[in-house]
Amino acid sequence: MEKVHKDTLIGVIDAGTRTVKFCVFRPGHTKEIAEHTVDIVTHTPQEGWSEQDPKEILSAVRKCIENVVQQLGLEAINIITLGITNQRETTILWDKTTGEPLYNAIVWNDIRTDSTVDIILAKVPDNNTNYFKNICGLPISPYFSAFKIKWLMHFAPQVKKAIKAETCLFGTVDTWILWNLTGGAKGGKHYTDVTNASRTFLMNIELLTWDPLLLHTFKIPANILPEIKSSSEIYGRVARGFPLENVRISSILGNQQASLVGQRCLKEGQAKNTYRSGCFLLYNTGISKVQSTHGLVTTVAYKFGSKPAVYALEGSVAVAGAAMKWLRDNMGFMGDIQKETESLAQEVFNTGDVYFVPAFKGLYAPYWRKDARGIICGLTAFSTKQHIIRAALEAVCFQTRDILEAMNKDCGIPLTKLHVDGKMTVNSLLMQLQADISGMPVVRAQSQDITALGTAMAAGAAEGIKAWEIYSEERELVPSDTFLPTSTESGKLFIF
Ligand SMILES: Nc1ncnc2c1ncn2[C@@H]1O[C@H](COP(=O)(O)OP(=O)(O)O)[C@@H](O)[C@H]1O
Ligand SMILES: O=P(O)(O)OC[C@H](O)CO
Repeated sequence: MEKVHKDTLIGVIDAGTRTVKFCVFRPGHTKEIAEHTVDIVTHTPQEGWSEQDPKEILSAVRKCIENVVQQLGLEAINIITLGITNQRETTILWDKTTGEPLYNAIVWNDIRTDSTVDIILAKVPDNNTNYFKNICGLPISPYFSAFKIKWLMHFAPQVKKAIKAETCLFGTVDTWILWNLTGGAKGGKHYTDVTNASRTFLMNIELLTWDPLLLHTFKIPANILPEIKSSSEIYGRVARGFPLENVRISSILGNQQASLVGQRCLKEGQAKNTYRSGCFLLYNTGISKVQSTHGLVTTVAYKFGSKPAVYALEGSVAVAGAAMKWLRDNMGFMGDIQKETESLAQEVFNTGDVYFVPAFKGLYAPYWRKDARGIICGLTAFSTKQHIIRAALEAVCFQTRDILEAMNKDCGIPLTKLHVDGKMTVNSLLMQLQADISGMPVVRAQSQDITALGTAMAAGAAEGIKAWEIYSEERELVPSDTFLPTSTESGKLFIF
């Protein structure tokens, strides 16, 4: 029996790479009833660097909540619980006595830690990128938080000082928000959840605890690390001074895991792909961990309270929608990505054999080449910006296909359809190209906010709200439309 009132509402803080958003769901419904979004500035002080101001993230959270509370008026009182979902791996260090960040947040796709990666690689036999994979599920790559912490410990004197004084705390964006929302320097909860912890390179993927060997390898002191909790439990309450004071916080999920939950891919063998700045394909492997031998990452998909952790294989692509942004901002090929990308790409029948590899910051899965860089090839005197835009869309699909092939090899049971979500999926041409290039039906979620929905479901579960049947293995219907593979003019139909 549900122990909650029928008017109960659940709020979700979605702190993504580009935006922070707060939205509110009615249990059992897939569409949010109110939302507000604020853009976050990303600074690039040097080529390849990518930083954000942790305080700007916090003030965006505050602004978004205030705005939504205002929109809801008296109804806001029905928000009984909050969930947090976030860009993963992004690293923040702060001083626990002052609450001040010790450096800007180093964003997940920052590649300044190249040399840190080389230092770690030099310590392992044969410079084996996969040396620690059995422990943490991840290959050695600048992507993951431990390399960013190590860089900060080496290059930021204020970090060194705070570590020596034992006042330094580390957190991914979820932890930074939770600590501040629950009181900050005055008793804030220093927790993270298993999904975020599984992206740091410091968590033992089997035991779900910080791993002593990894901590030793990076020389990271354990006292800066948050306590690892499940993804769905009551962590604390919003402290005085924040809107929604006293409301409980009951779920934390990395944003890619949150969309797996929101898509109801809760059964072994189900997978989803989220297309945003990057592109992240997660395949639910149930309570067993599959160690990829084909370049994928083993990650925690979710852990609801005391139930066993569920694992996923993940294929991460660093640049998907970000390539459109590059074509707009650096090439001037369009003014408005949402309005123009699809129509410009539709103006040509194919790419005219132009290929675009947008490896601006190296390549993630399945190649893990930090030294790779972007290339556009096949240009002729007839090539136009339309061909290049179309090639950029195809590049997203080819990268996804590489990951699907790796997943099929690792799991042995080929996927028969791909559930997709994320802002880029409004582009129907992209969806059709994906179906053609991967040779399987692409099922597009109609809700814009699957990530927030998954987080609301996990928060609801912690509160005993069963409206979404999160524990059911049956995949309830997420409203969707389907793109079937067709033989395209350029003959690009691939079947595994
Ligand atoms: N219609 C479209 N066609 C292709 N790409 C799009 C379209 N609309 C948005 N995008 C791309 O999708 C991405 C949207 O990212 P967003 O959801 O804001 O998340 P993130 O936090 O990952 O940046 C942007 O990189 C943008 O370039
Ligand atoms: O906010 P997004 O969509 O760019 O998500 C980023 C991922 O969590 C990085 O691993």
